[in-house]
Amino acid sequence: MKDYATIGNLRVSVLLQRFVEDEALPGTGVSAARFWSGLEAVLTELIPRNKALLMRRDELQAHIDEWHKQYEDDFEPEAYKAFLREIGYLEAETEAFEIGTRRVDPEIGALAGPQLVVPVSNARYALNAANARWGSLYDALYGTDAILDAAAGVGSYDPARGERVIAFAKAFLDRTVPLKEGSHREVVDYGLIEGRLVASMSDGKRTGLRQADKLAGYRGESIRPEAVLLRNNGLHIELQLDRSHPIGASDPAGVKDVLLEAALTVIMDCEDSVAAVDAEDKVHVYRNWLGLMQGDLEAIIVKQGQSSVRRLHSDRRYRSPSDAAFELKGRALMLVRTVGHLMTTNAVLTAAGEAVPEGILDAAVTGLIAKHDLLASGPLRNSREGSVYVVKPKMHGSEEAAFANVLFDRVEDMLGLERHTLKIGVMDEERRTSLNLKACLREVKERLIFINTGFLDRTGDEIRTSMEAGPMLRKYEMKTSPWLLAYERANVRVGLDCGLPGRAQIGKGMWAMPDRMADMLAQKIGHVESGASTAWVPSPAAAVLHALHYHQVDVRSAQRRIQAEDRSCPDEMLRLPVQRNPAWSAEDIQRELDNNAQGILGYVVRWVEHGVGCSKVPDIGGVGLMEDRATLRISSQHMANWLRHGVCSAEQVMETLKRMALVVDAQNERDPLYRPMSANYSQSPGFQAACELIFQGIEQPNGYTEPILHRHRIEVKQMRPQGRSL
Ligand SMILES: CC(=O)SCCNC(=O)CCNC(=O)[C@H](O)C(C)(C)COP(=O)(O)OP(=O)(O)OC[C@H]1O[C@@H](n2cnc3c(N)ncnc32)[C@H](O)[C@@H]1OP(=O)(O)O
Ligand SMILES: O=CC(=O)O
Ligand SMILES: [Mg+2]
Repeated sequence: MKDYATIGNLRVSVLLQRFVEDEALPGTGVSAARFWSGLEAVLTELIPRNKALLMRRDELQAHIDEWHKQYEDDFEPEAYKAFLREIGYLEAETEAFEIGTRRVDPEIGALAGPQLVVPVSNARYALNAANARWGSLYDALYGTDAILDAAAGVGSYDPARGERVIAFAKAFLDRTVPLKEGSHREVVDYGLIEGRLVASMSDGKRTGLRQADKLAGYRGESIRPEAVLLRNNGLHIELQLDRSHPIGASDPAGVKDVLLEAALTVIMDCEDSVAAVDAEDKVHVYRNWLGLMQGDLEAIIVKQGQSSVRRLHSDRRYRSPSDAAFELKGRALMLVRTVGHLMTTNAVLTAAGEAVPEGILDAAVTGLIAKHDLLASGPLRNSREGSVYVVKPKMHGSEEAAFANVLFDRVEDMLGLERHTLKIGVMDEERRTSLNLKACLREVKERLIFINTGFLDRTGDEIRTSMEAGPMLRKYEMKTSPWLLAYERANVRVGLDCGLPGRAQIGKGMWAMPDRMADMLAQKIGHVESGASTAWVPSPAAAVLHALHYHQVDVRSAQRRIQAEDRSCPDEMLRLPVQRNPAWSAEDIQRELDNNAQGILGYVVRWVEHGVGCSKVPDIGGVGLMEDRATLRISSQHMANWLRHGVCSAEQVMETLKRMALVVDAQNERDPLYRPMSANYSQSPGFQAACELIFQGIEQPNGYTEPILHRHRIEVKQMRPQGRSL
C-alpha cells in the first residue's frame, strides 16, 4: 500500500511518518528509531487493555439496560445502588488521600481565572486563544451585548456607547482597585512617585490606592507612565494611557483602554471541537500544536482588505514600583486535549492491519511535540515548570484513569521524560467517573492538574445510561435537575477533599451561548462562587468578561466556605432525569424535536461535509449556540430516547428533520461551498449522518457520535477530496 511505510511491525501513514520524522522529532533528542519502536511497544502492550476497557463499558451498559427493562424507573434507591455496586459500576469507597502533583505553573496551581477552549485545527483561532491571556475590556464591552445592545456595537464608533463602556470600566476599577478618596472617573492624571500610585483629581487634590500593594508596576516614565499595572486577586489590570489616541484624548486621565489578564489557560483542543478523521487531518492538528510549542505558528489574517500575520505574543515588560524590570507572560498557559479511549485511527496500522487507538497515538505525538517547549528550543516558553498539560476526556471509572496513567508512564519512557512530566486534566464528564471520582483521581494523583465538570458530555451519558428507564426530561430542564446539581457540587467537594487547591484546578463547564455575554456576566459568577478556580469560555471576549468574576470573588475564600459547609449529596446523582407520566402537549413535543433537529443538522452538515468540528448554530429561538460533539451527543440521544419511549414516532422525527433541513439550508445559503440537504435527502451525507445519529442512537457506544461522524466524513473526503477543513 503506497500511502503507508512499514516501520518495524507497524504500518505508518507516510503523511504521519514524514511529519514526525521531518518536523516533530528534530530538536527533541529522540531518534526516529526510538520513537517508532517505542510506539510499537506501547501499542503492543496497551491495545488489548484498551479493548477490554471498551468491552467493559458495553457490558455494564447492557446490565443497566436490563435492569431498567425490568423496573423502568420504579425501584428503591438503595436497591439500585446495590445493583450498581454488584455489577462494579459503583466502586468501593476510597480512603482519604491528597494529590501530590509537583512542578505546576502558577496559572494552574496558584491563580484562578478563565479557561478558553479552541479547536487547535484552526490556526487563526488557536493563536488568538493563546494571545487571549490579555484582552481589552473596552472592546469586550463595546463589541458584545454585555452591557448594551449587541447590534449597536457594529459599524462606525458610537460615542454614547463608548461612554457607557468607559463608565462601566471605571466602576469596575472603583470596586477592584479603589482609590483612598474619590473615583477613577475623577482622575485627570496617573503617575508614580516613590513607588506609589498618585492619582491627581479634577479638583486638584491627589490621592492614591486604598491598598497600596495593588500597584504591581508600570511602563514608560514613572511620572508619566504609558501603562499602570495593578493586581487584584492575583490577576493583573493594565491601565493604558495615551493622550494622542482618539479614546485617550477624550478621557480626562488619558486612559485609552483597560487591559485585563483574561485567559490564564487555554485548551488547545484535538477532541470534540475538531473533525479529524484520517492521517491528513491528524497531521494538520499535530502541526498546529507543534507550531504553538515551537512558538512559530502563523496565520494570515485579512480584515477590511488589510492583510496581517498573526503570531504568538511576546511576554509583557514592566518595571516594578521599586523600579526593577520584570516580565509577565504574554500568552495563556497552553494545555492540549487529546481524544479519549474510544476511537481508532488508521494513521497507524498494526501488523494485523488494524487501526490503532487514537488516544495512544495522540499521547505519543502531542507529548513528543511538547518536548520542544520542555527543551526551550523556540523563543517562547509555555511551561516554566517543565510540565506538559494533557486533558483527557471521556474516561469511565477508575480503571480507565489507571489506564491513562500507565499510558503516560510509557510515553514518558519512550520520549525520555522524567516521570510525571505529563500532567493530566481529568474531564469529569461520564457518569461512572462522577460516581467514582475520588477513586479515579487516586489513579492519577501524582500528575493531576485539573478536574472539570464537562456537563455537556455528562448529560449525554446520563441520557444514554438510563435510556431504558423512561422518557427523559426536556433538554432545558436538565441543567436544573437534581442529578446535575449534585454532580456539580460533588465534583468541587471531591476536589477540595483531595487537596487540589494549590496544585490543580477545579473547573466548570462551557458557556455555550457565545453571543449572550450579558447573560454570561450575570450567571457565570455562580461558577466562581461554587468554588471553581476556572471555568470554560468559548471566545477571547468571553474570557475578558468572565475575568471580572474572579476580581469580584476570591476563590480560595469561597472554597474554604464550601469546605466548612459540606452541602454535597452524591446519592442525588443517582436520581434519574426521567419524566414520569409526561403530560407534554403536542406543541411542546414538536418544539423539542424541532430544536434538537435544527441543532443536529446545523452542526452535522458542516462537520461531515466541510470538516468543521465546532460551529455556532442558531436554535429555534434564533440564539446562536456553540455546538460540538458533546452537544450533538445530547440532542441525538434525546431524540433517540423519545423515539424509544414512543413520545414521538419515526415518521414525526423524519418529517421534523426534513422541515428543519430547509431551515438549515436557508441559514447556509450564502456559503458557496454549501450543498443544500433538501436538494436530495437520500444523497446528502450530512442529512444521512443526522438520521443515523438519531435512529441508530441507542446502538452507539455510550451514545457517542464519533463513529457515525467519522464514517460519513471519510466517505465525503473520498468523494470530494477538496472539501474544506478547519
Ligand atoms: C463541550 C465541549 O467540549 S466545549 C469545548 C469545545 N468548544 C470550543 O472549543 C468552542 C470554541 N469556540 C469556537 O470554536 C467559536 O467561538 C464558535 C465556533 C463557537 C463560534 O465561532 P465564530 O462563529 O467564528 O465566532 P465569531 O464570528 O463570533 O468570532 C470570530 C472571531 O472570534 C475569534 N474566536 C472565536 N472563538 C474563539 C476561540 N475559542 N479562541 C480564540 N478566538 C476565537 C476568532 O479568532 C475570530 O476573530 P478573528 O477574525 O480576529 O480571527
Ligand atoms: O467537554 C466538555 C463537556 O461539557 O462535555
Ligand atoms: Mg466533553
